[in-house]
Amino acid sequence: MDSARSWFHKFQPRDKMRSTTRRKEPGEGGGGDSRDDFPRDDDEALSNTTKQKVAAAKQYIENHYKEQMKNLQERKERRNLLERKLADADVSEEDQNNLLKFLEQKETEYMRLQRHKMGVEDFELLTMIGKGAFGEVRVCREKTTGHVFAMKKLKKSEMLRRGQVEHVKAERNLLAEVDSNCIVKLYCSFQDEEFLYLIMEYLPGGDMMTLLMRKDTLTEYEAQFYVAETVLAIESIHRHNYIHRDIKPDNLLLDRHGHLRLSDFGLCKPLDCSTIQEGDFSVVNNPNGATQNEDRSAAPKRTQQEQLQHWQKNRRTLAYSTVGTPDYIAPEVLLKKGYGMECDWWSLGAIMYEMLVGYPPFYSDDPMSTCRKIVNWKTHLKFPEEAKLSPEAKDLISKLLCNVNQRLGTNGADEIKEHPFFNGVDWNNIYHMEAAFTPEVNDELDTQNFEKFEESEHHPQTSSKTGPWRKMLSSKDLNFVGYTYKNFEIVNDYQVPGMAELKKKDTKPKRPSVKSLFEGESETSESSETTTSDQPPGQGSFLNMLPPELEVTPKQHDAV
Ligand SMILES: Nc1ncnc2c1ncn2[C@@H]1O[C@H](COP(=O)(O)OP(=O)(O)OP(=O)(O)O)[C@@H](O)[C@H]1O
Repeated sequence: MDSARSWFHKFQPRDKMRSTTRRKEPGEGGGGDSRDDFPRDDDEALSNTTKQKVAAAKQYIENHYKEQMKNLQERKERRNLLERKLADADVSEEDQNNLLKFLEQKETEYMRLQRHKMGVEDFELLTMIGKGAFGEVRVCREKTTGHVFAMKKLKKSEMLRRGQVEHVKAERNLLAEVDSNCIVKLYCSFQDEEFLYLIMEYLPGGDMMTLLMRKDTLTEYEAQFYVAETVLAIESIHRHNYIHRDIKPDNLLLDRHGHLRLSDFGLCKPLDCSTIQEGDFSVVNNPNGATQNEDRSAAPKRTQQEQLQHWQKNRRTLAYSTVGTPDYIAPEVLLKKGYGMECDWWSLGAIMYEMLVGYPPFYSDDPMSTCRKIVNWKTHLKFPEEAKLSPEAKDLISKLLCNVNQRLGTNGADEIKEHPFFNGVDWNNIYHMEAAFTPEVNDELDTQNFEKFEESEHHPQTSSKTGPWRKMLSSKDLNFVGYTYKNFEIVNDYQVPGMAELKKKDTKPKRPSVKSLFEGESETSESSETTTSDQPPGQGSFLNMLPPELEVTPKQHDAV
């Protein structure tokens, strides 16, 4: 707290500090600085950089205290929750005390971690598994604990250059706020002079883009499973009032059991349509028909197989290009007409089409033609005969790829869930069931489900220990104040002092009763898929603090 204050003081511009000093009353002794006697217009005296620094300092301090309050509140809630559960449980007093003690130890460790300034030096950087317009994603290992994570690294200057600062903040906020099995879990975020870092759970099953490239098309059963899990993921971000805008197969990741999680929030790269001329979209005002512009986007007639091969040849290039692919973006987003959550349901329709047909519905050789086809979707949405889609699949896709006001999902995700395409889906348990496809994963560092990336020349690791406490903030940093974050669940069970003893201890758990504590009424599946020992620490919320003997299946929040 004191250091925060002194830091703020350091950044108070001299003139500003003077203006906050109490003015002497007439006759008050002590002589003093004659300049104090002259009213000054502080705003005039302050340069823009100084104002920016003051604003950043203010935000930093506000965040700091807000964070402290939030931490205290959450700590209280965690304690209350456990006490309530234990009170209702059939657990011996000794077990109860052990669990409460364990929670306190974990809390202490979390507080210690909060003070520790995390940096890239804390991780051993391993295989690169993703490359985006702004940086890269790598598998990494935390040096002290040996735990494996995925590290996403984003170049600050690039974010600034492309006006992505707000998006990157939104991504960090969403990941920190939304606790759901359908969303990739964020453990912490930090920054150094050059980069922003997100430390996430590593999902070794690969992404949907890679799966689709390897399998060409999915069966309707497989598509039903992935589309259903995507519905739950979209629903959970919408519940938190976020819109993704850029859902595409590259952002649908698979865990080691094949369950799907949504990632990459905020770094949306809607294609810049400013280069498309006004008339290109004239069909919007002319719902009946084709315009002369459409001739330009007309691709040579290809069979489904030819189109698929063409798409696959171009897919990766499109994915790694600086603008990305517009194939899944809703027309209202492209047209910058104002859009709402419905745009994510459009993307779902485009992804579902690709799963079943092999390429996205508006694919064209060049992205601008794709944009034109999307905004003129009425004339371009076609289902190739060869793809043999069921009437239910066609109907659902048509109800997602349509005008906003007719689009399924506009009145909430339930209207999508009720569609006959999903007949037989157990929405409450889908994340606990066997996935449609189980990826091959041999060990925690296995990256076989990802593409191989060429390593560019070695860049020395930048020091992250140059945060606001040590160094004057550059204007680059000012834009990213408040980016740093640590999730309670990053605390590793095995770091907790005394945990080993606790584990060795024969607590003679009455397992079903303890399980029922956390699972509600039903005492289901002993062999939980989601609590295997090779998971990152904390997976499945604070329940992970339980010693293995008492391990329980994490409650599925959003899908229930
Ligand atoms: N937590 C993770 N676990 C496993 N793989 C991941 C993870 N996060 C990202 N990836 C891999 O890295 C790729 C790129 O990640 P992401 O889309 O988040 O990066 P990006 O720089 O924002 O890319 P884009 O250009 O799509 O915006 C993903 O498609 C996926 O293959």
